[in-house]
Order: sequence, then C-alpha cells, then structure tokens
Amino acid sequence: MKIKVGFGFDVHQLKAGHPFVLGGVQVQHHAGAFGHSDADVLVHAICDALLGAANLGDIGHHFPNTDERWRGISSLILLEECVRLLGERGWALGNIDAMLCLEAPKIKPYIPEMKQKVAIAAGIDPDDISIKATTNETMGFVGRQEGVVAYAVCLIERK
Ligand SMILES: Nc1ccn([C@@H]2O[C@H](COP(=O)(O)O)[C@@H](O)[C@H]2O)c(=O)n1
Ligand SMILES: C[C@@]1(CO)OP(=O)(O)OP(=O)(O)OC[C@H]1O
Repeated sequence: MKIKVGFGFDVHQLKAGHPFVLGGVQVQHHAGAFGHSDADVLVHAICDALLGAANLGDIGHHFPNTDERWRGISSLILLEECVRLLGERGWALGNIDAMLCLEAPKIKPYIPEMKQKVAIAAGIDPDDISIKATTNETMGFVGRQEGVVAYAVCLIERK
C-alpha cells in the first residue's frame, strides 16, 4: 500500500484578552492567539501536514486570509475540508503526531479533549492522534510569551 508523510508548522502572536483556542478547545489564559481565523495554531499545523502529505499546497492557499469566509472560523472546519480534499484524491489519514511549543499555560490537562475534537474533525480514532507540549525554557519569542508555535507530522495512505 502506498503511504506518504507530511509536515506542518505554524506560529501565531499572543495578545492579551484574546480567546485562546488550541486543538478546538478554549484554553483558560490571560492572553490568546491572534489571527484571521480562530488562530488555532495546532490545527493549522495539522492542516499543513495533511496538505503537504498529499502535495496540495498549504492552508493559506486553500483558505486565504483575504477571504472573509474564513474570518473567525473554527479551524476544525478547515481541517474537515482538508480531509475532504485528500479523500477526493483517494487518500485516507493514518495518524497525526503534533507538538505545541508555548510557555504557559500548562496544556497537559486539555490534551484528552483536544484529541477528541481533532479526531472528530479528522475522522480518525483519538488513539491515532498524539498531541504533546513543551515550553521554550523562557528563551526567544515563545519564552517571552509573545507567540505560540506548533509542529505536526502525519501519515496518509491510499484508500
Ligand atoms: N505549555 C506546556 C508546556 C509543557 N507542558 C508539559 O510539561 C512538561 C515539561 O515541559 P518542559 O518544557 O519544562 O520540558 C512537558 O513534557 C509537557 O508534558 C504542558 O503541559 N504545557
Ligand atoms: C487560516 C487563515 C485563514 O483564516 O488565517 P490565520 O488564522 O491568520 O492563520 P494562518 O496560520 O496565518 O493560516 C492561513 C490563513 O489563511
């Protein structure tokens, strides 16, 4: 069976008073990620990994930030659309492994719910989704809590 891997990366600014959505879950914090959509950096990295695996460009190509349809949209809807695009081309999603890089808050308690939300949007079992987190040990823009970063890899296979 033919398989392919994909890699995704995303970064968003953190701003005081903004909602903070990660993996489709509202995280309690004094600041949140700022963007054109809901700025869910984790789901954006996952979308880019999927699109990359299928050689379909990137999230900005499919959902440009100049298009008002995507303003404030839940990124889980964008993920559903990415999975649909892959499905049209005969690809099924195998597993996802993702890494969040943020200084605060601790996101470990939110991970089970994030996996559930991403699993529903991606149409796969939560056990096939790994979400992890690290701080940046106070260094750089992540360490200063100016931004949040996510990385993701995925495997896709021919249906
Ligand atoms: N925002 C974060 C960052 C980290 N974690 C969890 O804490 C562990 C230790 O992180 P270090 O960066 O100090 O190595 C890490 O392995 C995660 O389990 C977290 O939940 N949220
Ligand atoms: C998702 C889109 C579209 O709403 O906007 P943002 O939330 O700014 O996110 P980004 O990671 O810059 O990716 C692509 C955008 O076109």
